Amino acid sequence: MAVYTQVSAEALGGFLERFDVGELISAKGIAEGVENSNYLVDTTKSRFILTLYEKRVSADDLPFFLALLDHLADRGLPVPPAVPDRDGRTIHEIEGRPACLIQFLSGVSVTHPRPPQARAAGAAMGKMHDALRDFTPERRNSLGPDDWRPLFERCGRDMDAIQPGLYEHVDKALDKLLANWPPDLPRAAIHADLFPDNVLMLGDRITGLIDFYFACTEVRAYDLAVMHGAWAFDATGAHYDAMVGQALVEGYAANFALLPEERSALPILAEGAAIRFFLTRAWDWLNTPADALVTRKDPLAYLRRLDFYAERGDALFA
Ligand SMILES: Nc1ncnc2c1ncn2[C@@H]1O[C@H](COP(=O)(O)OP(=O)(O)O)[C@@H](O)[C@H]1O
Ligand SMILES: N[C@@H](CCOP(=O)(O)O)C(=O)O
Repeated sequence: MAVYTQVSAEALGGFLERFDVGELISAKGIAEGVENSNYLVDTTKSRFILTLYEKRVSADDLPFFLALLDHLADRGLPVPPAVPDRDGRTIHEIEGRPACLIQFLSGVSVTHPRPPQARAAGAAMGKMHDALRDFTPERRNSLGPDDWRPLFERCGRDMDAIQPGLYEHVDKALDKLLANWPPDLPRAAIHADLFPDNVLMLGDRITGLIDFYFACTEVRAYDLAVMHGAWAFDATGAHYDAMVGQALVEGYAANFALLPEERSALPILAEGAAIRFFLTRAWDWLNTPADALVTRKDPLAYLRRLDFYAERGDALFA
């Protein structure tokens, strides 16, 4: 469960008075997610998500994320913009944390995506990339290739407590990856974390793309590589579903031109995406307090993806 900060009824009531959203009916902490505190808030007028920004989200980056959401919403993408208060302000503070009131979107996230759902999700990313062609604000990827080795070193030899020999294994993989990282693919604003839990669906239809709080300016095809790793494997990372992987890339390419050089770089980009999520999960595994109300995610599930892409990546995206 991810509720890092408890919001009192008094603080929430006072907060909502700034908005024209009706009277508070109820507020419940949301179990899903690991980065921020989220509450489902019902008022006499509507339903909202209250997000308090916690671990890796800097308040300084919120204007970028909210501008991105507005840009996509203006172009008809199913994303949830922040709700402005009576003075037009969207960024607030509650219980000492930066916070936004976000539009609620219907739908559920799938746990075991089927190929038609993966196709729809890939298509949604293609449409999103198309809509972001003229989005000009920039944000450095704080979890990009330049940050992987420093984060790895911060985890240090403690990594071997997760699995013996892990430090050496990842050290070698990082060396290989950074030496082969493609230098000059097209860059753009990307989501950077479009996992199944960040896509809301009803049946095979996409109803929401959420959680843009890792969005950044990065190699555009890296976004598709992140998505491939997140969608086309089971939760353990041990089983790859080729039909899902293929449907995802086809859905994307049907909506946004995937350049030949981007397609041929997908194996190494997918290795990079696997190491990025391995590293944040490993860090969280080693540093989450025992009493935190959050379910830690297994880093080894991303080590298995990393090894899979290193062995078989070249055959996957042809
Ligand atoms: N705009 C929204 N509409 C509906 N549900 C949402 C919305 N934003 C978040 N949620 C729900 O809250 C959960 C956690 O949100 P998320 O942004 O993924 O949190 P975190 O940033 O902590 O990972 C999601 O899995 C979803 O169930
Ligand atoms: N998707 C990441 C963790 C980030 O959590 P999210 O709930 O914000 O997507 C992972 O699985 O490691």
